[in-house]
Amino acid sequence: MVMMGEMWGQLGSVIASVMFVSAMFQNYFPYELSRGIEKYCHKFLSLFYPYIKITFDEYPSDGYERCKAFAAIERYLAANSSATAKRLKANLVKNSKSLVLSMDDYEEISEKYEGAKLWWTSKKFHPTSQSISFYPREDEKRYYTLTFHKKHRDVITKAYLRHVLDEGKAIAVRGRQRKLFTNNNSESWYGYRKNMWSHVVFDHPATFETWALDPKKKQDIISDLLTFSKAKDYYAKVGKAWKRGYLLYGPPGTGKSTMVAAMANLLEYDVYDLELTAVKDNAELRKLLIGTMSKSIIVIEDIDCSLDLTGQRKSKNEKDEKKEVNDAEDVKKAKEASESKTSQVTLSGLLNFIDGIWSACGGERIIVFTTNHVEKLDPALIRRGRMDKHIELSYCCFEAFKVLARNYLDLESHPLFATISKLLDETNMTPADVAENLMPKSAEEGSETCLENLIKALEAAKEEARMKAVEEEKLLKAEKEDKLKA
Ligand SMILES: Nc1ncnc2c1ncn2[C@@H]1O[C@H](COP(=O)(O)OP(=O)(O)OP(=O)(O)O)[C@@H](O)[C@H]1O
Ligand SMILES: [Mg+2]
Repeated sequence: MVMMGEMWGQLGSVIASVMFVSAMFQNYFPYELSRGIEKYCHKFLSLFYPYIKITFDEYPSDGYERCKAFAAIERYLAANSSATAKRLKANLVKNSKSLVLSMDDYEEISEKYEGAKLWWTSKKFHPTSQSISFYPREDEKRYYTLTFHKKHRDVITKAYLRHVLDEGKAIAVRGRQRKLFTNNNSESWYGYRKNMWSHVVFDHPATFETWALDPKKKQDIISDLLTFSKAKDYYAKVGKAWKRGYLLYGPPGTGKSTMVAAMANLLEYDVYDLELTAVKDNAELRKLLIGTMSKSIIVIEDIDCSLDLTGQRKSKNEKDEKKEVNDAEDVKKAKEASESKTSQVTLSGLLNFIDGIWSACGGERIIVFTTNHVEKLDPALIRRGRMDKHIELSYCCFEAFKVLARNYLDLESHPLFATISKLLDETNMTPADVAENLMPKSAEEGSETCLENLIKALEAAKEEARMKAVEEEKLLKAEKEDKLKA
């Protein structure tokens, strides 16, 4: 029995070698001849040969998209072949920091899985078409073949292939470069859907460790995010699309955008920064949503300034109030919004985007709105279920300051901390301003000077607030006197 097995094994490898050589020589012999040899070998083999062969093409005959199974096998073999294959290809990936070795073309490796021996071979062929292409490798078709004894059919086709595909997918997730996308104007949406979004490598250094916030609040946010990312089965059980909405609100410079970056880094998600004013209408908005991938955060910044989403629901007085934007930051944002193209995205379009029937496509997605004025948003837009978690980011507290002091000055404690704690209780300063004051302005500035700078800035802010309050009181008093006189 063993002898028979060996004989078949030897015959198998002889014939496999003939096929391998024919594949090698197809670059030199006419294509018809080499394919002919292979065809007759196959016929001959099928009479006696107890081995099964499965082919995985890089591109399926009926599609343009690269086959996902091929890509997963490629990654699996790259990770598992470098110890056994004799000829390897080297590739630089991930910002050219790491070298990845993978099986070279026409190389063969063998592997054992639950007692079953199997062989992987990587091959390629060039179709005879003489067409001229601008893409140098476009006509090259690569494929992998998997060979194993027919007695292992079940274990290979059921368990082993599942294992290879899962492992290939996991390697992709571990090694992928995350991306930051922004939506293109619809005039450039020609051809394939890839033109809807442009991307750069997402490389933001913000993390929850460096993000300054009250530790209890921070821990609550982290566990909410981690619970969400592991809750696929739970969402399926309760019949909800696997997505979660976050509303981040608070004054400018309190860390809303920084928090989005920290969220993406924690969950290893991509970020889609959706510029609503560049979206023409609701249909475009839906297409953009379908064009996003899972494991991503879709963020709409300054939602109150993006569009007049509240128009139909608000009374005229409220609209007039809305126009009275006296905060310098608001004036800038409102101006930017009005300068951009007029968009016909409506509130109902946006509501559908968040939790309409299409929102379930893809799964594992977080939608984040940021705003400086939560009170201006339509309640329908931010009700629970749409924006599940409302997080207020406010002025810097002492706990948040300690995180910043650790980040910027490597300080855990200092005698000046007590003064700073008192001043932070008495006045409002954003984490952005605190961080700016803590940054050394020259190489000579030590941590004590930076803390003193912060104290000066806090005292100045306190004095400014006091003066403002006095002014307001004066105005009120004058108004009252005017009324009395009238
Ligand atoms: N909580 C924080 N922890 C650490 N750094 C912060 C924090 N808040 C702000 N910063 C720093 O201040 C800068 C501005 O913060 P960020 O852009 O996140 O504010 P924002 O709330 O999004 O402001 P806006 O409302 O104007 O968009 C960032 O570069 C960041 O380094
Ligand atoms: Mg921001």
